[in-house]
Amino acid sequence: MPDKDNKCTIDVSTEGIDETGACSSSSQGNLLGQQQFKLHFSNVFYVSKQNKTLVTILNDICGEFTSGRLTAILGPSGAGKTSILNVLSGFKATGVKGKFIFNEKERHLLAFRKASCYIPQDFALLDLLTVQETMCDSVDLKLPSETRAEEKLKIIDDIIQILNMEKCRHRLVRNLSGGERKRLSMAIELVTNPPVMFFDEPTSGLDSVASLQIINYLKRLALDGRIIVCVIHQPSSKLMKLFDDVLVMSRGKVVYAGPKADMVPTFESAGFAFPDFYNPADFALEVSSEEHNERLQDLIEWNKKRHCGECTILSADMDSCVNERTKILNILTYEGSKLSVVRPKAPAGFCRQLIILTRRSLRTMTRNLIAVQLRVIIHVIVAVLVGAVFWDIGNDGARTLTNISCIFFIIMFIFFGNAMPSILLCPQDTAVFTREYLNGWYSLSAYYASKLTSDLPMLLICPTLFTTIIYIMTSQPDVFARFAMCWGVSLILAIVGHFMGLAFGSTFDLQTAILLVPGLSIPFMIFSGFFIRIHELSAIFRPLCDISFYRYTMEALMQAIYGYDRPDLECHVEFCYFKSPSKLLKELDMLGDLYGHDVIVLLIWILLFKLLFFLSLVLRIKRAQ
Ligand SMILES: Nc1ncnc2c1ncn2[C@@H]1O[C@H](COP(=O)(O)OP(=O)(O)OP(=O)(O)O)[C@@H](O)[C@H]1O
Repeated sequence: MPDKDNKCTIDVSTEGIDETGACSSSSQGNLLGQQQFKLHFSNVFYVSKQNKTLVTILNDICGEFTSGRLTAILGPSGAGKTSILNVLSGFKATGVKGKFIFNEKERHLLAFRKASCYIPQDFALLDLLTVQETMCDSVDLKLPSETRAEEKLKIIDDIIQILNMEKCRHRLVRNLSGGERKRLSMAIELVTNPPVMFFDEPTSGLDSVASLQIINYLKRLALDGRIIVCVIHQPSSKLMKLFDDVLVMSRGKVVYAGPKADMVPTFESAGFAFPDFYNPADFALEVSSEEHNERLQDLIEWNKKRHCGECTILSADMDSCVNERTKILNILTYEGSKLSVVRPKAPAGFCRQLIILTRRSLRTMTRNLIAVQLRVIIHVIVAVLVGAVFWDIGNDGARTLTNISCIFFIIMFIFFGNAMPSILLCPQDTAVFTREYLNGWYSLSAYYASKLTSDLPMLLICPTLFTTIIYIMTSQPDVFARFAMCWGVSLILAIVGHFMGLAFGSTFDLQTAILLVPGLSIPFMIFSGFFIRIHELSAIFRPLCDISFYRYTMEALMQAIYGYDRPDLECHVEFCYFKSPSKLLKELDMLGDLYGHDVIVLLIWILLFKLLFFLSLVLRIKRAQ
């Protein structure tokens, strides 16, 4: 055990400066050239608010990662492994305090995010793209726009070859095995060849052979000169052999951070007995699971002195080595280096991002049964059914009220037919957005604009088919202007439904959103003017009537069909009470040329839901950070 009172008396000879790679001239480096990287962190705290109380998740942690080495983060469940990865990678910045030094300079959060990548356990991917398409989009979004097509293809080929994914190159992501998905997530991030990579449990859910394969890939990435840090749960002895360094966590504190070879001797020197033929990872887990153990506390304190002290692991007699290393690192800092073949992320401009994202959305949409085929088919089938049920009633003065029921049904169907699919498609979409946005692939405005443009075709096709079929089959007025007015309103209503679905779907989880959208919108149907006339409502409910978008849609459709001096309807029975359209409108409190006003109110609703959708994306990013 080192001397507790002296920050700088750690015996580095046992660690070996060569073994850590700190002073060696990067014999392992090739992909990243001769460049050396080091991430040092000290006195890092991470607190989060839970039920109005602050919870300390990471408590004064210190450590260091160097390039060319594969580091495992070990510890019992809830020790803070994922949290440390989130904090070190810069994905969590709120509630974080501490010192982060990257290549001897204060870590600049945005620059560091560009130079690094974080691959979470549940790496969100778009299921309906192939491996090749996913890679192409990643290359298009992440590399500078002037990169030539052949160059991009070469990068993709190289990565696919390195990760042994040739045989599944043209397979849809949803058909990939767990191991292939993990490799694809690595492949996507390797596009920019980042010098620092963080992985959260890359082997979870994989069998021992696939796990070994993945860790072998990580080892290869480390040997290319990268810092590779990965959280791993109970690695086998065989897996453990591949790691160079370990960081052991216990209840938000670091018990040990350093070369793997020194972990067991360090624990032994603190008084923990290492059983014969035991897996060092299991030993680390047992040591870090100890509760209120003084020896464990000693280890934590020792690690702090080792890494949080000014001279960290380097002793005074290594001064010349330190100076030499500092010189090298100062010359080769990530941002300034021209020597490195690291391909820094250079997101495309707004227009290019918009084109790539729209193309990707349209591609996934056309392959999505719910989004396209089923939605169109259902709209057509229901339209034909409604047309058959309400056949030829449009000009029948004796069946005016039945025609109004038909109009109300159209409103309900168009609204829910567009709101519900938008909610259902939200979870995967927004998970991918959050990951890609936080990795700096594109701007929020580009994603937002792409959502507006890529969904337009469906918002155009479905209401158009639905309205046209019903309009013709039910013999509504044979006047093009009236048809155009009905079509316009149904289009606007579809967009209202779509944005309400997106706003709620991206703010809440799927179940809550599915309950909230009908739960909040159905009550407003009462105020549409269909069930109860507006003048019959008590004054308390009038404001609700004023904000009900169903009311404005109903009113606009009634105006389109019965307003604007439509002549009397045909009457084939003795007496038709609502033979006169103006009498009908008067009865329903919908008299006057209200169409333009109704459309304006509906457009305001669209703007409101669009704004809510935008805010929900901002909120999502804030929450993720
Ligand atoms: N945002 C948060 N608010 C409150 N507590 C949190 C938050 N995030 C994590 N924690 C708590 O901090 C502790 C560490 O969580 P973390 O997910 O980092 O653990 P872990 O070591 O990765 O666990 P596992 O191995 O089970 O995934 C846990 O007790 C967790 O409940």
